[in-house]
Amino acid sequence: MSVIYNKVALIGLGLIASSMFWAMKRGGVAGEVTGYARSEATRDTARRIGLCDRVCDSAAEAARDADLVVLCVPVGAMAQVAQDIAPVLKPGATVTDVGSVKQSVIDAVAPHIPEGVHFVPAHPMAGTEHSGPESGFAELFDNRWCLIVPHGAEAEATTRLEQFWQALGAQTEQMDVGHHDQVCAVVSHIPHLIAYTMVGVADDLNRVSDQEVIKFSAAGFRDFTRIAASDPTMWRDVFLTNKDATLEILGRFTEELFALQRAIRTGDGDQLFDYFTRTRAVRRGIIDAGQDTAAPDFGRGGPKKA
Ligand SMILES: NC(=O)c1ccc[n+]([C@@H]2O[C@H](COP(=O)([O-])OP(=O)(O)OC[C@H]3O[C@@H](n4cnc5c(N)ncnc54)[C@H](O)[C@@H]3O)[C@@H](O)[C@H]2O)c1
Ligand SMILES: O=C(O)C(=O)C[C@]1(C(=O)O)C=C[C@@H](O)C=C1
Repeated sequence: MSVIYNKVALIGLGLIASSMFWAMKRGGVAGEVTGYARSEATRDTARRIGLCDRVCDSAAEAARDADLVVLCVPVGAMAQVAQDIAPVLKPGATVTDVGSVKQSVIDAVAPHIPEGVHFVPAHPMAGTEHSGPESGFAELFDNRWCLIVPHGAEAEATTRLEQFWQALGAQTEQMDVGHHDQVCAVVSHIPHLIAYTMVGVADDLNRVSDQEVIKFSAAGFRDFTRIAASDPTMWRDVFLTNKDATLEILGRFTEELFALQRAIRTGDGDQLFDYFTRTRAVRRGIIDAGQDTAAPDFGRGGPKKA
């Protein structure tokens, strides 16, 4: 595989940035990779495990001379890091991000991008419940989608970023920003909220802590607990910044829930059966279309790095 960007800077060194680094090394798609994390402890860890060719003590130092700068911080921190790197961005460089919400990132970052620098927002639809510099692995993006939201960026810069993500193992698709935020509310944000809520309810019932629920649960509830272990800062920011879309989908969800609640109360077995038959067909359709590309459960930290 050939080098797509000579110098790549990763700002924020958590799950996504570290997975990108190992995937870049696996594919030989970048020359030098620099990195910056806000906390000294994270920078020390990164140096110890060889995460990035050079770990810098400021975002600006990492971004200086970079051909591609990737903002890998929680959505609520995007504006600050964009402001920090803006003065050193070189003409012709591309700035991108991996944030889970796109409209608010565009609003936060675009005003800081200087003339002559491209800004191409992106969002890899891949992750785990783990976070931090030691949680990444090269295979995270394999056969997963990376959504690209060009938002007026030049076609050449957008195409190059798509090639970059494809070299990391992902499939890419361009999407309009509003559509992105709504789709992600449906397939990612509200499912996380439901998992957080279900685990919270179980905890309220005071059974999780004495292991009863865990002990007797099969895969269903365990999957909820995995998702509900995801990073609180990241998910707080997702809901604060994708407020309209998540509230809209949550409204539809509660309507359906009330309908099912009523069917249970009134003993309407046909309604329950028909509903479950319809949802089963959705899952079977995904499998039949060969679209069940979710990463296998690699366990803590993913598979061993190369
Ligand atoms: N985890 C997922 O499943 C997933 C998937 C796709 C996209 N994303 C998005 O990717 C981004 C990063 O997520 P992650 O899972 O890698 O998170 P993470 O918690 O593993 O890492 C975040 C990094 O950002 C740093 N950081 C936090 N605030 C900062 C600030 N103000 N200035 C500088 N650095 C700061 C943290 O120290 C850490 O190094 C988020 O925007 C998230 O929405 C996450
Ligand atoms: O697989 C997981 O653990 C994830 O939560 C990944 C997941 C998702 O909901 O699919 C989470 C947030 C993202 O922005 C993209 C992907």
